[in-house]
Amino acid sequence: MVAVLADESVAWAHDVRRALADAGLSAEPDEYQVVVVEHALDASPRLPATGSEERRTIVVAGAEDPEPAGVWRLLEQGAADVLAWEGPGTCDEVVQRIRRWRTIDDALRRPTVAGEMIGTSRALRSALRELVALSLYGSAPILLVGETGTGKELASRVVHALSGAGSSRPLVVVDCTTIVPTLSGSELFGHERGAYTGADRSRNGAFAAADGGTLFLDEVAELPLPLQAELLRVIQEGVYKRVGGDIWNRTRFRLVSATNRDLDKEQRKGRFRTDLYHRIASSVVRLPSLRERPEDLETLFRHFLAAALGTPSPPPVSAAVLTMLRGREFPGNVRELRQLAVRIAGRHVGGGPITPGDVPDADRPRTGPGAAQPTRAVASLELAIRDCLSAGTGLRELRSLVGDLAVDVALAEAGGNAGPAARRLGVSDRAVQMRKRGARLAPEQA
Ligand SMILES: Nc1ncnc2c1ncn2[C@@H]1O[C@H](COP(=O)(O)OP(=O)(O)OP(=O)(O)O)[C@@H](O)[C@H]1O
Repeated sequence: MVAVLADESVAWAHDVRRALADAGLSAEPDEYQVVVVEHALDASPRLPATGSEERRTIVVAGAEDPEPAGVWRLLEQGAADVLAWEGPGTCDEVVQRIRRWRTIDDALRRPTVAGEMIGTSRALRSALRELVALSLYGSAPILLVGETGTGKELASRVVHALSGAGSSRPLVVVDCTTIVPTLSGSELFGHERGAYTGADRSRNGAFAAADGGTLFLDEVAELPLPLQAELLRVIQEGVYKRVGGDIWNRTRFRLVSATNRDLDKEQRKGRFRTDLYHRIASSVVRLPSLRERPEDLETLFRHFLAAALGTPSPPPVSAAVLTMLRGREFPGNVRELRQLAVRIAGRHVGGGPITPGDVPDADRPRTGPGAAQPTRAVASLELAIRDCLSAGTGLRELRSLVGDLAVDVALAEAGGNAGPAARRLGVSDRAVQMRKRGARLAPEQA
């Protein structure tokens, strides 16, 4: 399970080996390795190649004060930690770290994790490892960030399953976009009878329901500002009052929040409280987009196909369909891929392979001259526009920004010559020359 790599001359390397053997972590090079270095490192040490991206390495340097530049360099190369040899006590530290990694890796293989969050890419596994470590060790709030459809809600279930709470305790999901400000957060706090028109009986809210378990606040950036202050109190003091009530109630839950917005920007715009941000974001885990883990695409697609067809193993998928998937953008990430798989499964007939004919018309790639580019370009543009709109950029500003950018790009591609750039853009030479001099285009010119 653990290999110790050391030069024969390092006398104390056998202490490390013995400690690992005593702890039942035998010396087979496998998932983890310990690299023992006789000296205090130099400024640019090299981590030995492991042959496996997944293998984790601890370096033990033979001096109480390893060269700091060397330490950072090793971490940069993928070492999980660098320890200074301070005598036999260091062996315990190595053993403890490896035991913890084993616990985390065992948890990663549990059906509640591996069976739910499909994918073996490095990007996903590294996010999951972080998530599992936070779930198992500690109870602080976790903030999940990532684009829409990357599995944030799924990840909240992983946290719940692994946190002390377990399956016998409640997991309460609140979509903050559905909170009605006029009800003063009754969804969260509950209310007393008569608290507002229509409240004909008292009711518990999410804070009470999640007591002893996990509260997942989806789209937390959408929480109305007055409720953000209230939430802060609940997190800090564990007490809340029902809407229309006078009694303080106690609650304790693990808080997991999620957002696909940039909370730094939301704070700057005054739409999200900084004090609340610091409370909910003590640990942040970012779920990677599908673009960042293309190696998971096929596995996920097959998984969703099997689920949609109700078969334990999915049918083979033809090369043309796989190529189509790889060439396509998925701004909606895994959710969009799953929906596509469901549409394809719905058209599939018989038990043979999935063929291009199973792909609905609207999902087929366009093959005419230059047809693929505009679709991709428009998808990227749409993402950029979404960002601009959420940053408060209006249509007028957007039009001139896009116009200016187009002129800059056309000019660069025409080697700075206004004439050809203008012809390509379909505008007058003068408009391009003005832009060259730094003027912004009027929206109608753009
Ligand atoms: N790694 C994964 N393995 C299997 N299914 C996944 C994975 N990631 C996401 N999904 C599926 O994709 C869909 C969207 O996931 P989820 O709702 O968790 O995303 P989200 O990030 O919370 O999205 P949003 O920000 O829009 O709320 C769900 O059907 C979920 O089961």
